[in-house]
Amino acid sequence: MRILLIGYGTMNRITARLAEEAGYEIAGVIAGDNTTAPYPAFDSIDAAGADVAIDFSHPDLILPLLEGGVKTPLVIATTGRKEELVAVLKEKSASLPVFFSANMSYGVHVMNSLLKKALTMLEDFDLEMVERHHNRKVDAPSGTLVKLLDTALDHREGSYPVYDRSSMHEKRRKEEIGVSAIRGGSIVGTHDCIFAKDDEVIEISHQAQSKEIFANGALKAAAVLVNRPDGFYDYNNLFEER
Ligand SMILES: NC(=O)C1=CN([C@@H]2O[C@H](COP(=O)(O)OP(=O)(O)OC[C@H]3O[C@@H](n4cnc5c(N)ncnc54)[C@H](OP(=O)(O)O)[C@@H]3O)[C@@H](O)[C@H]2O)C=CC1
Ligand SMILES: O=C(O)C1=N[C@H](C(=O)O)C[C@H](O)C1
Repeated sequence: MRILLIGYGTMNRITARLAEEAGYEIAGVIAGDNTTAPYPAFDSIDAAGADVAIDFSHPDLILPLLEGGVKTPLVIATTGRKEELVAVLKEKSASLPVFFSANMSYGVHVMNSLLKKALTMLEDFDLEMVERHHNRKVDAPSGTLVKLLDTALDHREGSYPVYDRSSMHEKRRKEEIGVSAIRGGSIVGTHDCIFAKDDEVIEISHQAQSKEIFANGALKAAAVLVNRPDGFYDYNNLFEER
């Protein structure tokens, strides 16, 4: 499998290393002008002639690249501006296979399934969501938390997110879903869904303990995606036979 890397920051450096260890070839990169990537540089996705492109970058890099026609299958991991990005990806998926996940760890997909179940069983519990990441992360809340929040909002009619209580002078309302983002040091990524009512608390938590899980998840998704028909994929349907 020949892979084009979109973005060559922390994540795609790890993807490149793991890809080469697995016997894949890096066809090239699309990154900033000053990139030090030891691979050929391209400025359009199809120019690399790769079997698949893996994107860990920034909306300002990936969105313009998607403006033209694209034929190369895409694995997209970039977070931030989710609605805009997913709308473009869905449009592109009419003529190529596209996999998008705000968290490439399969464990987070399982967490989201557990959250759906908990939401049906814990209707009278208050729900708060907390994510923690390293101090180099540019988007907040994380793409994963946005995904978990969307799940909760779908299940709790009339609920709404509260991102900042600093100007509030009243007690918490039942419909609130509190969202908190913590940034510090080298925390890889932790997501907690906290269900609380009088005298008891249930938490669903996921802790990423290395960045390799995301890169490996993207590589596994890419290896499956290249044999899939055109369409929009996530962890709900990537492994299903059609
Ligand atoms: N779905 C998942 O499982 C995961 C997703 N991510 C997401 O992947 C993305 C990248 O993460 P990470 O590698 O840690 O980030 P880095 O900041 O280390 O790398 C980002 C890359 O995008 C480029 N870039 C950033 N801003 C711009 C811009 N405005 N215009 C053009 N290029 C830009 C950077 O270029 P330069 O270095 O020249 O600035 C770099 O190549 C983030 O959105 C992150 O949230 C991360 C981990 C897991
Ligand atoms: O930027 C990161 O590091 C991560 N970003 C993704 C997100 O925004 O959810 C996934 C993971 O948590 C790491």
